[in-house]
Amino acid sequence: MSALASEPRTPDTLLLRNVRPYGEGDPVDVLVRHGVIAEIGAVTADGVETVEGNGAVLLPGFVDLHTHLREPGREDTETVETGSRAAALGGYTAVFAMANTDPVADNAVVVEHVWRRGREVGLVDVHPVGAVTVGLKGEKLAELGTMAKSAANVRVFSDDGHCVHDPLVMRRALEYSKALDVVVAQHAEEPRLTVGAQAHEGEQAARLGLQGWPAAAEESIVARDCLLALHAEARLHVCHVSTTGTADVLKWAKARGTKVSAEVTPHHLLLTDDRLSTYDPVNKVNPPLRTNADVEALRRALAEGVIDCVATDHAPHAVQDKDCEWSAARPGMLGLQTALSVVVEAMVRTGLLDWRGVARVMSERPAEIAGLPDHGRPIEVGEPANLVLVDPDATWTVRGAELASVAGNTPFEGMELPGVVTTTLLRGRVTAGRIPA
Ligand SMILES: NC(=O)N[C@@H](CC(=O)O)C(=O)O
Ligand SMILES: [Zn+2]
Ligand SMILES: [Zn+2]
Repeated sequence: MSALASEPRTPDTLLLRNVRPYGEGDPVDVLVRHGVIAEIGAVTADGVETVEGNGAVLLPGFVDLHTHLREPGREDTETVETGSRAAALGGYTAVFAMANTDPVADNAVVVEHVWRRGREVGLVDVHPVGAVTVGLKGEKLAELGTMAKSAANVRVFSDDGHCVHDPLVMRRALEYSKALDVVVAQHAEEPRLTVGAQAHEGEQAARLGLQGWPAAAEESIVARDCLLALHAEARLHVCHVSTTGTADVLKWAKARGTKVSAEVTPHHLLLTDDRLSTYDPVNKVNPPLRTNADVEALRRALAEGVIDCVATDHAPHAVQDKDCEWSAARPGMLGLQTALSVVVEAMVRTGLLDWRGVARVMSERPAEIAGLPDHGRPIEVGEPANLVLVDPDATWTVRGAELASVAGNTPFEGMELPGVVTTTLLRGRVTAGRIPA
């Protein structure tokens, strides 16, 4: 695939020296020419711009199926530009920008704007997600076909932030999505069960006097949607899975042949509702942080492939929307720059995933689910150079103020996490890390 006209000039040739594809075997050199992997092995190339890998792990660039970039409408919290920078620094080469902007991305004009801004910035491929229903109201289907056929080539539709709760509307959306060969990503939350909900329904919420968000509000919608998708022979993607019961439903649905895929967020793999005792709204998120048993079940489900991939649900919020009383605060947390490190902490250090597994859940599966032909590809000669280098032994301390996002609402503030993204390449061009001399 050729470089876009708006991208800065890419050096024709770049050498990654001493890198370990998938963290396996002895270090090799990888020569990238015209945005494509040209050679792998002991490469002798003089006078070529070189990135010294020092034995770092080389993976396919990450793909995030669930990012909130807040443009248009809340540029005070994130823009396509700042979010793209955060994504590149996090090792991402493609992100899917959710539709709950202002105006909502429920038409060709808005999705084309987001897509064009992404191209202009050029740090990561920004794919707009189209809304399923007009204004995210859950009543009338948006013009899915027009968005799919627009210049933005929308392939994922979601009312994320809201659940498409009317079963008739969801059924129609699945039927249309099948005809268009796109995927509907559902924010699974039965609204009648979460009126006023503030925290996972359980002991902790009871102790803190916060109204509960029951696991069944998620699980009942996932079960219903799996059946709707099965009968419609359509594809369904489940956003931010957060409970043991949802993992069980997915396992059952997949065994029956349902074309369902699912994502889990880094925060649901690492954090529990224990953190709520301080009443710090940085921990407020939808779906809520659950219990330790849920965290363990989610990790297992991801390792086994019952949950297909990790998606950040990167949700920037302004200080005034977070530094307030718990019930008034908006749900959501930053994720793009911390995702890899949290996955290393929760999945690699625990022995649940090796680096091949990380490539699968952060790059290959999300690219397949969204139908991206140039991302999540094998590290082989002739493949596009969408790549990330990770120093597996280094650690870093998270500081919200130092992240590239406009907002700083990270729940990992002050935590020392393993795994540092040192270089990201988009079609052979360095989008994060030191530009080689
Ligand atoms: N996850 C969140 O808590 N918030 C998201 C919406 C969403 O993903 O449901 C947001 O847009 O802020
Ligand atoms: Zn959501
Ligand atoms: Zn979201």
